Amino acid sequence: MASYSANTKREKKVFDTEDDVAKAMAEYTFNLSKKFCKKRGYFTIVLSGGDLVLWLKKLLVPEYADTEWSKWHVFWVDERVVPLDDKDSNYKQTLDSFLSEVPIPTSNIYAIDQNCAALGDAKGAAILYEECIKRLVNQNIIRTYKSSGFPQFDLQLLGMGPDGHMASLFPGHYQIKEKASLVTYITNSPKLPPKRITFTLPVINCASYNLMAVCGEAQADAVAKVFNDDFNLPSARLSADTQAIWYLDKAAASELPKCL
Ligand SMILES: O=C1O[C@H](COP(=O)(O)O)[C@@H](O)[C@H](O)[C@H]1O
Repeated sequence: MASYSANTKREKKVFDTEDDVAKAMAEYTFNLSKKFCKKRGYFTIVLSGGDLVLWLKKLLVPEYADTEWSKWHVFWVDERVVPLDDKDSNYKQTLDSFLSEVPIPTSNIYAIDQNCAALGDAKGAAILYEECIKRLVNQNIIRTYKSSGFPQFDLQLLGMGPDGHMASLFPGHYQIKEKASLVTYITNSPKLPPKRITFTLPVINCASYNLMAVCGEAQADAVAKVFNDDFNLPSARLSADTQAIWYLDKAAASELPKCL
């Protein structure tokens, strides 16, 4: 595959509370769902694990009742390689809190391969997830970024850990440098569980819209480093084709210099 060059300016909005961030994230998602469903008949949305799983519940309010759920195709930017019914599975957590409440066809929800998950086979899970993405590109469900051949998702909802990791791209680990594959894996993640698969940085940055939602004081130092362009933090490398926007609550933004 050819290389990529998606690059937009990092934007941010600061909200008073975590609840406000979650509501704004839901509104952003709803508006993009409307736009892409109208334009292409599909909405390809990539989710993360972590706190975001609960914030998705804000999409379940009557205001968003006309969301065209049947047109959604749901992916994960990263996944823990544990059985799909394990409490640590991003898929299970999202299913329990949000996906089970909305009429998205089961066949449009792309969990990792269940055998690899059960066996803890991170490499196999990454290979099969990449094959799944390529198949959907061939079916024109996932678009491609310009002529690069890289998949281009409509929207990715991302989170950042206090160490500055996003997806399962951790500071000081080689996966952040992977440029050829779409999906890679890690077996010694500093955050448990240790086995995970993750989209690579080129795939993450080819998305049309990337929304990074971060709340809480624990992330304030990493947020300040990101906005100071400390590229040792994987999250500082986030961009997008159209918009890469950070939604922060006041606590997460508390160490940002006033001028930023
Ligand atoms: O382990 C993970 O952590 C990150 C960040 O989670 P958060 O709870 O600090 O928001 C998450 O984005 C990723 O998908 C998940 O696997």
